[in-house]
Amino acid sequence: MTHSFDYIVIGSGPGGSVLANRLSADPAVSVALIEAGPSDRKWPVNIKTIMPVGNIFLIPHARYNWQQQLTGGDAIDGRVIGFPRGKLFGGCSAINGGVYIRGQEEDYASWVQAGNPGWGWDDVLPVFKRLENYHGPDKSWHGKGAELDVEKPASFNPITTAIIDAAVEAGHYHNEDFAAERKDGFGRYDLNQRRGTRLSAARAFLHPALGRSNLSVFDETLVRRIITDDGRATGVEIERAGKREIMTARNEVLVCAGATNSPQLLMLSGIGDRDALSKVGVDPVHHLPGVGAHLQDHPTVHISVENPTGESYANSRSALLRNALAPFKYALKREGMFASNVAECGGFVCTDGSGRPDIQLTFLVGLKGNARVVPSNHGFMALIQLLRPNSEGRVRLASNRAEDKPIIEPNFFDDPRDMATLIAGFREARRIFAQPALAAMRGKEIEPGAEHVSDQELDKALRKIVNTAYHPTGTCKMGPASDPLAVVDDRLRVHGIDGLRVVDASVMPSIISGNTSAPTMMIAQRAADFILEERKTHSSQAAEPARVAETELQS
Ligand SMILES: Cc1cc2nc3c(=O)[nH]c(=O)nc-3n(C[C@H](O)[C@H](O)[C@H](O)COP(=O)(O)OP(=O)(O)OC[C@H]3O[C@@H](n4cnc5c(N)ncnc54)[C@H](O)[C@@H]3O)c2cc1C
Repeated sequence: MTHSFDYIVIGSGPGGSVLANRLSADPAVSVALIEAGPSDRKWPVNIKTIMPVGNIFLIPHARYNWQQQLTGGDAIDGRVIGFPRGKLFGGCSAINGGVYIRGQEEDYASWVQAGNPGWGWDDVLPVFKRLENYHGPDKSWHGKGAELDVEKPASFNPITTAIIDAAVEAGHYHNEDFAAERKDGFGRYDLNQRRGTRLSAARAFLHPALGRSNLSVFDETLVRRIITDDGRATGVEIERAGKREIMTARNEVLVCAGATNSPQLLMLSGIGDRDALSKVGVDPVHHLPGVGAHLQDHPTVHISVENPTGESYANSRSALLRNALAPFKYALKREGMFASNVAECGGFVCTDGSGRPDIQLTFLVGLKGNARVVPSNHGFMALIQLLRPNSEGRVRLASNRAEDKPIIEPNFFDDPRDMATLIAGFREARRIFAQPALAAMRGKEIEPGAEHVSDQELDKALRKIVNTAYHPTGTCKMGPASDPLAVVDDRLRVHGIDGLRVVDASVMPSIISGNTSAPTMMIAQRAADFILEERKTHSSQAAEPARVAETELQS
């Protein structure tokens, strides 16, 4: 086995898959991609990752899920919240909802304002398009022909149609394309799918590159730490089948381990807050207090109602025949329950009068409970997601051992403005559910319960059910060296360490107003552009003195 590569990419999620594809497109560049989890091409993972609904069969298993936890403290009644993180080819994109959202222009403007030139909307829009194969009408803001298919599923649950009608009855705009200029309103989500099959980042970007001889992929291989020498990342220590080995990087180590594992890995390697590292027995290599700080997610509460007419997805007696036919419907036509991501529609609302949406409502055509079992009762729900929280959390090391899970404190509701916005969003969801279009399908409110009406009652009730939207970001945030919490610069290079970049959701300077997978792929495409550009500059600079020497010899 070769142990030396030009680039070592850690993690095969949206960040790592795009990066590995783009870097290895040049046959002269050797790339190693290291993934702690298994390949998604092996039975039975290949089947589970094909179906949009397949994540419910993967999330319960520690083999495919890091099974991390959020520990919330008093603000959320001391609860421990399960925090699934994909551990297989595709990372979280192999277990996620597949919803394709890019965020708002203002999100990227705020990245620039935070000291990151080159990340404004006009810079990132062409990059989103370069990754996309949009299955809809030609539009100047969509791309066609690239690897990432973006399409609407072939069929929808009737509740989805009724919810959109109800939102329109409540006065909202019917929006069928959230990538268009108008971001508010409600409609069916575009998904990362290809003719009804789930398109994780691995299926879109990694699989097509697997045959390249300059790309070496190591699955079921844990990176334990990044090795640095005199301020430069030189390689990684890996563990594979119980054996520890060293792999060296001639050019760069690229950390794409996700917003909880990337800071964990940097800290295990001595890069982080000096005092905090010393406390857990890690020798500090480089003091960078922002590592693990500035954690942002979209705190999410919900409203669920009964569905007495039984259209929702459930394992009930009345749905017996429909459920029995579901596998055949999926196999033959890519339709029905197995073709559903359950989160079929949603939208964005503004609660503060500014016109800029600050809440996302995602509707589920089933009751979300334990991921291991399909619910037996009929019902549907709205997830109310706060798009730009003011509270910030943190990822910390529990110990100096790579196998120990990091401590993740989301700090939800640390800032009281967050609860106020969520309550406003919650009331809007309740108002939509009360519209005539849903009258026949809607039963009693299950959670939090119709008796919770006042601000005070809702505040108390929502703390008991607040959850994650699974969108952690910001823990290795991008920013200038003058920002004490910045971890990477605007080309994603770790401040103070050469040959090391972070390329995943953790670099977002502030969380974007929507789902985070597509923006992470955009970030990785940009990182690949930076790396290849710098490579070109370096090789032409290296060639320059040689030419001078040749000229001198001839004369
Ligand atoms: C249940 C769920 C639903 C979601 N729904 C949506 C949605 O509908 N739409 C959307 O846009 N986003 C959604 N997201 C969020 C989205 O999937 C993530 O934002 C995105 O996957 C982040 O990509 P990443 O590359 O930063 O990290 P990840 O996807 O987390 O990938 C990191 C990879 O690195 C590997 N890794 C970590 N540590 C190591 C190590 N030490 N050694 C080797 N390998 C390592 C991991 O196993 C993993 O494969 C969802 C997420 C979850 C969990």
